[in-house]
Amino acid sequence: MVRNTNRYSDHDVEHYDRPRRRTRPRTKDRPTYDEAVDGVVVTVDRGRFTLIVDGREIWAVKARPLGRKGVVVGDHVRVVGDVSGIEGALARIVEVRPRSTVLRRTADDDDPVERVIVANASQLVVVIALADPEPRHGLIDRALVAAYDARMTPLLCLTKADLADPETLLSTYRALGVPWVVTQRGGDTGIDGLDELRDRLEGRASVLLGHSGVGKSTLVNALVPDARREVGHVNAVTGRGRHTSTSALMLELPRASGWIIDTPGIRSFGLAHVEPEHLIEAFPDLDEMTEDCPRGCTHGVDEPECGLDVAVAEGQADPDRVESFRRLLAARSEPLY
Ligand SMILES: Nc1nc2c(ncn2[C@@H]2O[C@H](COP(=O)(O)OP(=O)(O)OP(=O)(O)O)[C@@H](O)[C@H]2O)c(=O)[nH]1
Ligand SMILES: [Zn+2]
Repeated sequence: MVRNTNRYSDHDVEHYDRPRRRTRPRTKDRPTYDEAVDGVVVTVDRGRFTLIVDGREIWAVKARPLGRKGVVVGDHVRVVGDVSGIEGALARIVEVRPRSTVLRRTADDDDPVERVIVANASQLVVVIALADPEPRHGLIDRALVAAYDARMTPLLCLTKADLADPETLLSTYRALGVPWVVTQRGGDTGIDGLDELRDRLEGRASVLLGHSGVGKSTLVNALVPDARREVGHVNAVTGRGRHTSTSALMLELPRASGWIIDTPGIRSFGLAHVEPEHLIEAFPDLDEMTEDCPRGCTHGVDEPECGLDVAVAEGQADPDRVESFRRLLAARSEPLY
Protein backbone atom coordinates (compact mmCIF):
# COMPACT_ATOMS: atom_id res chain seq x y z
CA MET A 1 0.00 0.00 0.00
CA VAL A 2 2.87 2.31 0.68
CA ARG A 3 4.01 2.44 -2.91
CA ASN A 4 0.79 4.14 -3.75
CA THR A 5 1.93 7.39 -2.30
CA ASN A 6 4.73 7.74 -4.77
CA ARG A 7 2.77 6.64 -7.72
CA TYR A 8 0.52 9.60 -7.44
CA SER A 9 2.88 12.23 -6.28
CA ASP A 10 4.36 12.86 -9.69
CA HIS A 11 1.19 13.41 -11.65
CA ASP A 12 -1.18 14.69 -9.11
CA VAL A 13 -4.21 16.91 -9.48
CA GLU A 14 -4.45 19.61 -12.05
CA HIS A 15 -1.28 21.48 -11.50
CA TYR A 16 0.62 19.65 -8.89
CA ASP A 17 4.26 20.57 -8.79
CA ARG A 18 4.34 21.75 -12.35
CA PRO A 19 7.45 23.90 -12.69
CA ARG A 20 6.40 27.49 -12.73
CA ARG A 21 8.17 30.57 -13.86
CA ARG A 22 9.62 32.16 -10.82
CA THR A 23 9.01 35.81 -10.29
CA ARG A 24 11.53 35.97 -7.50
CA PRO A 25 14.59 33.97 -6.67
CA ARG A 26 14.17 30.71 -4.81
CA THR A 27 14.67 31.87 -1.28
CA LYS A 28 16.24 29.98 1.54
CA ASP A 29 14.16 32.01 3.91
CA ARG A 30 10.78 30.63 3.03
CA PRO A 31 8.45 30.96 5.97
CA THR A 32 8.55 27.86 8.13
CA TYR A 33 5.13 28.34 9.68
CA ASP A 34 6.11 26.98 13.04
CA GLU A 35 2.85 28.27 14.40
CA ALA A 36 0.76 26.30 11.88
CA VAL A 37 -1.90 23.92 13.20
CA ASP A 38 -3.28 20.74 11.68
CA GLY A 39 -6.64 20.51 9.99
CA VAL A 40 -8.69 18.26 7.74
CA VAL A 41 -10.52 19.59 4.68
CA VAL A 42 -14.21 18.70 4.86
CA THR A 43 -15.59 20.61 1.93
CA VAL A 44 -14.49 22.88 -0.87
CA ASP A 45 -16.56 25.65 -2.34
CA ARG A 46 -15.17 27.99 -4.99
CA GLY A 47 -11.75 28.41 -3.48
CA ARG A 48 -13.04 28.45 0.09
CA PHE A 49 -12.23 25.47 2.25
CA THR A 50 -14.03 24.29 5.33
CA LEU A 51 -11.70 22.54 7.74
CA ILE A 52 -11.97 20.81 11.04
CA VAL A 53 -9.31 22.05 13.43
CA ASP A 54 -9.37 20.81 17.01
CA GLY A 55 -12.93 19.61 16.56
CA ARG A 56 -14.25 22.95 15.34
CA GLU A 57 -15.20 24.05 11.89
CA ILE A 58 -13.17 26.87 10.41
CA TRP A 59 -12.86 28.51 7.02
CA ALA A 60 -9.70 28.95 5.04
CA VAL A 61 -8.19 29.86 1.70
CA LYS A 62 -4.95 28.69 0.17
CA ALA A 63 -1.87 30.67 1.08
CA ARG A 64 0.17 32.01 -1.80
CA PRO A 65 3.11 29.64 -1.50
CA LEU A 66 0.78 26.77 -2.35
CA GLY A 67 0.29 28.32 -5.75
CA ARG A 68 -2.08 26.24 -7.83
CA LYS A 69 -1.49 23.10 -5.88
CA GLY A 70 -4.81 21.34 -5.45
CA VAL A 71 -6.45 20.99 -2.07
CA VAL A 72 -9.30 18.52 -1.90
CA VAL A 73 -11.73 17.04 0.59
CA GLY A 74 -9.92 14.65 2.90
CA ASP A 75 -6.62 16.48 2.67
CA HIS A 76 -4.61 16.82 5.84
CA VAL A 77 -3.33 20.36 5.88
CA ARG A 78 -1.50 22.86 8.04
CA VAL A 79 -3.03 26.27 8.56
CA VAL A 80 -2.02 29.65 9.92
CA GLY A 81 -3.93 32.81 10.71
CA ASP A 82 -7.33 33.11 12.31
CA VAL A 83 -8.40 29.60 13.22
CA SER A 84 -11.06 30.74 15.70
CA GLY A 85 -13.89 29.63 13.46
CA ILE A 86 -15.91 32.73 14.32
CA GLU A 87 -18.04 34.32 11.63
CA GLY A 88 -15.88 36.01 9.04
CA ALA A 89 -12.60 34.51 10.27
CA LEU A 90 -10.41 33.16 7.53
CA ALA A 91 -7.27 31.05 7.96
CA ARG A 92 -4.66 30.19 5.35
CA ILE A 93 -3.62 26.72 4.25
CA VAL A 94 0.16 26.67 4.02
CA GLU A 95 0.86 22.99 3.52
CA VAL A 96 -0.82 19.85 2.23
CA ARG A 97 0.43 16.67 3.86
CA PRO A 98 1.32 13.72 1.65
CA ARG A 99 -1.75 11.72 0.67
CA SER A 100 -2.20 8.04 1.45
CA THR A 101 -4.75 7.56 -1.34
CA VAL A 102 -6.36 9.64 -4.05
CA LEU A 103 -9.68 8.96 -5.69
CA ARG A 104 -9.65 10.53 -9.11
CA ARG A 105 -11.76 10.85 -12.16
CA THR A 106 -10.76 11.63 -15.71
CA ALA A 107 -12.10 13.99 -18.25
CA ASP A 108 -15.70 13.66 -19.26
CA ASP A 109 -18.08 15.80 -21.24
CA ASP A 110 -18.83 18.10 -18.37
CA ASP A 111 -15.33 18.64 -17.23
CA PRO A 112 -12.21 18.25 -19.34
CA VAL A 113 -9.69 18.02 -16.52
CA GLU A 114 -8.47 14.98 -14.65
CA ARG A 115 -9.10 15.64 -11.01
CA VAL A 116 -8.54 14.25 -7.61
CA ILE A 117 -11.91 14.15 -5.91
CA VAL A 118 -11.00 12.91 -2.45
CA ALA A 119 -7.73 12.33 -0.62
CA ASN A 120 -6.82 9.92 2.17
CA ALA A 121 -9.95 7.77 2.11
CA SER A 122 -9.31 4.06 2.45
CA GLN A 123 -12.71 2.67 1.49
CA LEU A 124 -15.13 3.27 -1.35
CA VAL A 125 -18.72 2.44 -0.49
CA VAL A 126 -20.77 1.90 -3.62
CA VAL A 127 -24.38 2.49 -2.66
CA ILE A 128 -26.79 0.60 -4.90
CA ALA A 129 -30.54 0.22 -4.59
CA LEU A 130 -31.74 -3.32 -5.20
CA ALA A 131 -34.78 -1.73 -6.84
CA ASP A 132 -36.19 1.70 -7.49
CA PRO A 133 -33.94 2.62 -9.22
CA GLU A 134 -32.83 -0.70 -10.71
CA PRO A 135 -29.16 -1.53 -10.15
CA ARG A 136 -26.88 -0.63 -13.04
CA HIS A 137 -24.03 -3.05 -13.36
CA GLY A 138 -21.97 -0.81 -15.59
CA LEU A 139 -22.01 1.83 -12.91
CA ILE A 140 -21.05 -0.59 -10.16
CA ASP A 141 -18.22 -1.99 -12.24
CA ARG A 142 -16.87 1.46 -12.93
CA ALA A 143 -16.98 2.37 -9.27
CA LEU A 144 -15.10 -0.83 -8.43
CA VAL A 145 -12.46 -0.01 -11.02
CA ALA A 146 -12.03 3.41 -9.43
CA ALA A 147 -11.69 1.82 -5.99
CA TYR A 148 -9.13 -0.78 -7.04
CA ASP A 149 -7.18 1.78 -9.02
CA ALA A 150 -7.06 4.05 -5.98
CA ARG A 151 -6.05 1.12 -3.76
CA MET A 152 -9.18 1.65 -1.71
CA THR A 153 -11.21 -1.21 -0.30
CA PRO A 154 -14.53 -1.44 -2.09
CA LEU A 155 -17.75 -2.13 -0.21
CA LEU A 156 -21.11 -2.75 -1.84
CA CYS A 157 -23.94 -1.27 0.19
CA LEU A 158 -27.15 -2.71 -1.18
CA THR A 159 -30.14 -0.65 -0.09
CA LYS A 160 -33.90 -1.18 -0.29
CA ALA A 161 -33.72 -4.92 0.39
CA ASP A 162 -37.38 -4.64 1.36
CA LEU A 163 -38.08 -4.22 -2.36
CA ALA A 164 -35.90 -6.91 -3.93
CA ASP A 165 -33.66 -9.84 -3.06
CA PRO A 166 -29.91 -9.13 -3.03
CA GLU A 167 -28.87 -12.57 -4.29
CA THR A 168 -28.97 -11.88 -8.02
CA LEU A 169 -26.77 -8.87 -7.69
CA LEU A 170 -24.41 -10.48 -5.23
CA SER A 171 -23.84 -13.46 -7.49
CA THR A 172 -22.30 -11.12 -10.05
CA TYR A 173 -19.70 -9.84 -7.60
CA ARG A 174 -18.97 -12.93 -5.56
CA ALA A 175 -16.10 -14.07 -7.77
CA LEU A 176 -14.34 -10.75 -7.24
CA GLY A 177 -14.60 -11.12 -3.49
CA VAL A 178 -16.15 -7.71 -2.98
CA PRO A 179 -17.45 -7.26 0.58
CA TRP A 180 -21.06 -6.20 0.97
CA VAL A 181 -23.74 -5.09 3.42
CA VAL A 182 -27.48 -5.08 2.89
CA THR A 183 -29.81 -2.42 4.31
CA GLN A 184 -33.52 -1.83 4.24
CA ARG A 185 -36.17 0.31 5.81
CA GLY A 186 -37.01 -0.63 9.40
CA GLY A 187 -35.47 -0.93 12.86
CA ASP A 188 -34.94 1.77 15.50
CA THR A 189 -32.89 4.01 13.29
CA GLY A 190 -35.24 3.57 10.37
CA ILE A 191 -32.64 1.41 8.63
CA ASP A 192 -31.99 -2.30 9.15
CA GLY A 193 -28.40 -3.35 8.62
CA LEU A 194 -27.02 -0.06 9.84
CA ASP A 195 -24.92 -1.69 12.58
CA GLU A 196 -23.08 -3.82 10.09
CA LEU A 197 -22.45 -0.81 7.91
CA ARG A 198 -21.18 1.11 10.95
CA ASP A 199 -18.76 -1.70 11.72
CA ARG A 200 -17.37 -1.46 8.22
CA LEU A 201 -16.95 2.30 8.51
CA GLU A 202 -15.31 2.25 11.90
CA GLY A 203 -11.95 3.91 12.27
CA ARG A 204 -11.43 4.90 8.66
CA ALA A 205 -12.45 7.42 6.04
CA SER A 206 -14.95 6.06 3.53
CA VAL A 207 -16.28 7.64 0.38
CA LEU A 208 -19.97 7.06 -0.35
CA LEU A 209 -20.78 6.95 -4.01
CA GLY A 210 -24.17 6.34 -5.52
CA HIS A 211 -26.64 7.25 -8.15
CA SER A 212 -29.40 9.67 -7.24
CA GLY A 213 -32.31 8.03 -5.46
CA VAL A 214 -30.49 4.96 -4.14
CA GLY A 215 -30.94 6.10 -0.54
CA LYS A 216 -27.53 7.59 0.13
CA SER A 217 -28.88 10.62 1.97
CA THR A 218 -31.10 8.35 4.05
CA LEU A 219 -28.00 6.42 5.10
CA VAL A 220 -25.96 9.53 5.79
CA ASN A 221 -28.70 10.93 8.00
CA ALA A 222 -29.02 7.66 9.89
CA LEU A 223 -25.26 7.45 10.38
CA VAL A 224 -24.78 11.11 11.31
CA PRO A 225 -28.09 12.26 12.80
CA ASP A 226 -26.89 15.79 13.43
CA ALA A 227 -25.19 16.14 10.07
CA ARG A 228 -27.32 19.08 9.17
CA ARG A 229 -26.37 21.01 12.25
CA GLU A 230 -22.72 20.15 11.91
CA VAL A 231 -22.45 21.25 8.33
CA GLY A 232 -24.59 24.26 9.11
CA HIS A 233 -25.06 26.62 6.23
CA VAL A 234 -22.06 25.31 4.36
CA ASN A 235 -23.73 22.43 2.68
CA ALA A 236 -26.75 20.69 4.14
CA VAL A 237 -26.50 17.00 3.39
CA THR A 238 -30.07 16.47 2.47
CA GLY A 239 -30.78 19.95 1.31
CA ARG A 240 -32.28 20.48 -2.05
CA GLY A 241 -29.81 21.28 -4.72
CA ARG A 242 -27.24 19.19 -2.97
CA HIS A 243 -26.62 17.11 -6.07
CA THR A 244 -26.02 20.22 -8.10
CA SER A 245 -23.00 20.75 -5.89
CA THR A 246 -19.73 19.56 -7.37
CA SER A 247 -17.94 19.14 -4.10
CA ALA A 248 -17.76 16.21 -1.78
CA LEU A 249 -18.60 16.67 1.88
CA MET A 250 -16.81 14.93 4.70
CA LEU A 251 -18.63 14.19 7.95
CA GLU A 252 -17.36 12.72 11.18
CA LEU A 253 -19.31 9.77 12.52
CA PRO A 254 -20.59 10.02 16.11
CA ARG A 255 -18.08 9.26 18.86
CA ALA A 256 -15.23 9.94 16.46
CA SER A 257 -15.64 6.46 15.02
CA GLY A 258 -14.68 7.35 11.48
CA TRP A 259 -15.40 9.68 8.60
CA ILE A 260 -17.75 9.44 5.66
CA ILE A 261 -17.40 11.47 2.52
CA ASP A 262 -20.64 12.06 0.69
CA THR A 263 -20.09 12.73 -2.98
CA PRO A 264 -22.37 14.17 -5.62
CA GLY A 265 -23.50 11.98 -8.54
CA ILE A 266 -21.47 9.10 -9.87
CA ARG A 267 -22.31 10.32 -13.36
CA SER A 268 -19.02 11.98 -14.08
CA PHE A 269 -16.73 9.11 -13.26
CA GLY A 270 -14.30 9.09 -16.16
CA LEU A 271 -11.78 6.25 -15.87
CA ALA A 272 -9.55 6.77 -18.88
CA HIS A 273 -6.57 7.22 -16.57
CA VAL A 274 -6.79 3.67 -15.25
CA GLU A 275 -4.12 1.36 -16.63
CA PRO A 276 -4.72 -2.40 -16.96
CA GLU A 277 -1.39 -3.13 -15.30
CA HIS A 278 -2.43 -1.18 -12.28
CA LEU A 279 -5.90 -2.65 -12.11
CA ILE A 280 -4.67 -6.23 -12.12
CA GLU A 281 -2.34 -5.48 -9.24
CA ALA A 282 -5.45 -5.24 -7.10
CA PHE A 283 -5.88 -8.99 -7.75
CA PRO A 284 -2.51 -10.47 -6.79
CA ASP A 285 -3.63 -14.03 -7.57
CA LEU A 286 -4.44 -13.06 -11.16
CA ASP A 287 -1.50 -10.73 -11.49
CA GLU A 288 0.80 -13.63 -10.78
CA MET A 289 -0.58 -15.47 -13.79
CA THR A 290 0.25 -12.70 -16.22
CA GLU A 291 4.00 -12.90 -15.82
CA ASP A 292 4.45 -14.61 -19.19
CA CYS A 293 1.99 -12.42 -21.05
CA PRO A 294 3.31 -10.87 -24.26
CA ARG A 295 4.62 -7.38 -23.82
CA GLY A 296 1.77 -4.86 -23.76
CA CYS A 297 -0.88 -7.47 -23.04
CA THR A 298 -3.91 -5.76 -21.51
CA HIS A 299 -5.21 -9.11 -20.23
CA GLY A 300 -8.50 -8.40 -21.96
CA VAL A 301 -10.72 -10.98 -23.56
CA ASP A 302 -9.32 -10.35 -27.05
CA GLU A 303 -5.67 -10.80 -26.17
CA PRO A 304 -4.30 -13.78 -28.12
CA GLU A 305 -1.78 -15.17 -25.64
CA CYS A 306 -2.85 -13.84 -22.29
CA GLY A 307 -1.59 -15.74 -19.27
CA LEU A 308 -5.07 -15.56 -17.76
CA ASP A 309 -6.39 -17.82 -20.54
CA VAL A 310 -3.52 -20.20 -20.01
CA ALA A 311 -4.24 -20.27 -16.29
CA VAL A 312 -7.92 -20.99 -16.85
CA ALA A 313 -7.13 -23.71 -19.39
CA GLU A 314 -4.76 -25.35 -16.92
CA GLY A 315 -7.26 -25.12 -14.12
CA GLN A 316 -5.05 -22.68 -12.19
CA ALA A 317 -7.51 -19.81 -12.19
CA ASP A 318 -11.23 -19.56 -11.45
CA PRO A 319 -12.89 -18.81 -14.80
CA ASP A 320 -15.58 -16.72 -13.07
CA ARG A 321 -12.97 -14.59 -11.42
CA VAL A 322 -11.06 -14.06 -14.65
CA GLU A 323 -14.27 -13.19 -16.43
CA SER A 324 -15.26 -10.75 -13.71
CA PHE A 325 -11.86 -9.12 -13.80
CA ARG A 326 -12.17 -8.73 -17.56
CA ARG A 327 -15.59 -7.23 -17.18
CA LEU A 328 -14.05 -4.56 -14.95
CA LEU A 329 -11.27 -4.03 -17.43
CA ALA A 330 -13.82 -3.43 -20.16
CA ALA A 331 -15.92 -1.15 -17.95
CA ARG A 332 -12.96 1.17 -17.85
CA SER A 333 -13.52 2.27 -21.42
CA GLU A 334 -17.27 1.94 -21.72
CA PRO A 335 -19.27 5.11 -22.20
CA LEU A 336 -20.78 6.75 -19.17
CA TYR A 337 -24.42 6.33 -18.47
N1 LIG B 1 -38.26 1.04 0.14
C1 LIG B 1 -37.20 1.69 0.56
N2 LIG B 1 -37.05 2.99 0.25
C2 LIG B 1 -35.95 3.64 0.69
C3 LIG B 1 -34.94 2.98 1.45
N3 LIG B 1 -33.97 3.87 1.72
C4 LIG B 1 -34.34 5.03 1.15
N4 LIG B 1 -35.54 4.91 0.53
C5 LIG B 1 -36.29 5.94 -0.22
O1 LIG B 1 -35.66 6.18 -1.46
C6 LIG B 1 -35.83 7.55 -1.83
C7 LIG B 1 -34.47 8.16 -2.14
O2 LIG B 1 -33.73 8.21 -0.95
P1 LIG B 1 -32.58 9.29 -0.71
O3 LIG B 1 -31.94 8.97 0.58
O4 LIG B 1 -33.07 10.67 -0.90
O5 LIG B 1 -31.64 8.91 -1.92
P2 LIG B 1 -30.32 9.60 -2.42
O6 LIG B 1 -29.48 8.51 -2.94
O7 LIG B 1 -29.74 10.46 -1.41
O8 LIG B 1 -30.87 10.43 -3.62
P3 LIG B 1 -30.61 11.97 -3.96
O9 LIG B 1 -31.04 12.73 -2.75
O10 LIG B 1 -31.47 12.19 -5.16
O11 LIG B 1 -29.15 12.07 -4.23
C8 LIG B 1 -36.53 8.22 -0.68
O12 LIG B 1 -37.90 8.28 -0.98
C9 LIG B 1 -36.30 7.27 0.49
O13 LIG B 1 -37.31 7.31 1.45
C10 LIG B 1 -35.14 1.58 1.77
O14 LIG B 1 -34.34 0.91 2.40
N5 LIG B 1 -36.27 1.02 1.28
ZN1 LIG C 1 -2.33 -10.87 -20.36
